[in-house]
Amino acid sequence: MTRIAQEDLATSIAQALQFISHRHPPDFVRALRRAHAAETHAPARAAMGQLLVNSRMAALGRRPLCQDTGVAQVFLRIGMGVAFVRHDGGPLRSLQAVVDEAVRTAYGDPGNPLRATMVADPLGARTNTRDNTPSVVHCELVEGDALELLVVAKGGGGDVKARFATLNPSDSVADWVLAQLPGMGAGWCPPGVLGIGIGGSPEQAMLLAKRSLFDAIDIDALRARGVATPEEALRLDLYARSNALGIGAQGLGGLSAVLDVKVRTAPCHAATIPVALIPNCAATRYLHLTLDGSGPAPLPDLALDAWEGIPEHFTVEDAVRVDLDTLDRAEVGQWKVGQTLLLTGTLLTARDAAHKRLVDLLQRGEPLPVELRGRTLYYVGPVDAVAGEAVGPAGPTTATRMDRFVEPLLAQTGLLAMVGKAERGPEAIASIRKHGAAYLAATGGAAYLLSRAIRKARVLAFADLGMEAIHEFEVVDFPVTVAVDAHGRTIHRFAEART
Ligand SMILES: O=C(O)C[C@H](O)C(=O)O
Repeated sequence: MTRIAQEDLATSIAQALQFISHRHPPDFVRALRRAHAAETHAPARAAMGQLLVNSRMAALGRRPLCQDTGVAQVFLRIGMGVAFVRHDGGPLRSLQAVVDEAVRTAYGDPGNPLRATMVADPLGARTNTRDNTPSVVHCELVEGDALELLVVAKGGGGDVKARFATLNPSDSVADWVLAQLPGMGAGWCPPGVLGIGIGGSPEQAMLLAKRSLFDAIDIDALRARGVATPEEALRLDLYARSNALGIGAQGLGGLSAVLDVKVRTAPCHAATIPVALIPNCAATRYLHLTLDGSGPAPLPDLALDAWEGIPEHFTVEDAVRVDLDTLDRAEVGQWKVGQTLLLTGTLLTARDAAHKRLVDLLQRGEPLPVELRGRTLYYVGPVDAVAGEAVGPAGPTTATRMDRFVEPLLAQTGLLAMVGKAERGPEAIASIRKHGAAYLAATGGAAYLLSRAIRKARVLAFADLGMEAIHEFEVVDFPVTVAVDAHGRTIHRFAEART
């Protein structure tokens, strides 16, 4: 019998959440470096260059890789020989309560506060719980005397693109997966890993897909040793065919949207093949730990070998400098799709909840709390600042979710441009063309790097929305790519197919 104190479990989870907030798994960094070195398409190469510099900065600076510090998802495999105890002698708490306590500690750490993203009520008010609880806890009872822990911080952009289907036994799983990819667009922040769960019951297939994402990237080793199982054959087939679609890093085109394909299977009913697909984004964050009763699980060694040689700063050649404070429609009209801009001046921010409020005010004919005429709006929900920062990591959120608000904002406020990540849908592109506006893409997952370009920040409106409040940022040389120009030309190849 192994006695494991619930306090040690909570400490292990809190330490793991802090650690993964700023540490890519080394195998992910190595795979990204290989993809970057092989990439020939300039915009995708530049995006991966930013992701690598960001990864190094985050690891050294111990600040989050991505402003979306994720939903805490904790998988416990508890040996049947484990007995929970408490150091404080108090009554045992539920595992949900123990994990939530760990999340509260980790996300509220004053040295490296993480962003509270969870909303309490998925329908209605969607009130932010302010401490990122509740967590998502999965528990299995297994043979043995140890407790195996998998701690994950999963960003919204990947999980929101999850797909599920019940196929006929004669259908091709590979064809189904490939058919999903164009419609998933770039909101899942490629390059990343595809997790595929096949078999079991519907909910089991989703869990298989999710669990598959947290094994080290080994597609090159698999290719070198050759396939031995149908699962391995499917991995190699999907890896080659998904990258051949040309989605590329951040959906900008190119060779590498997918760094690995993981597959897990389970027996299923003779009448069907449940199949689930879940992508993991460029902010891949997870850690496997084991508790054996001797105290909190030790964290992995802190060596930075995988980051060695990655430059300290990201430099852009041939960028056009833009003064946001004097910007006008004529200047916006000259920008060309694919051009890199360095923005200096005032950016206003708004994402999902603030957009809803702004457009509700417009519909009621009421004044807005901020002047948007001549302004550029950044879709972002930043992490809180620590000493010495104007703002914490502040990368773009998925612009596609704001598509429905583009027409009213452009038509009724005089807004000039928007900054976000991923493709725009046809409706938004048509509005951008109609109003001679533009949509600029920042690199999703390069949040710490981008926040270094933000020199001042203050909340202007909707403070009750927490990270979703409207902020004013003073930026210097903030790097973006023109993704939709004033003529409605788009850089994203799958803008029409997205769902
Ligand atoms: O919530 C965010 O900041 C980003 C989100 O993860 C997204 O990918 O759209």
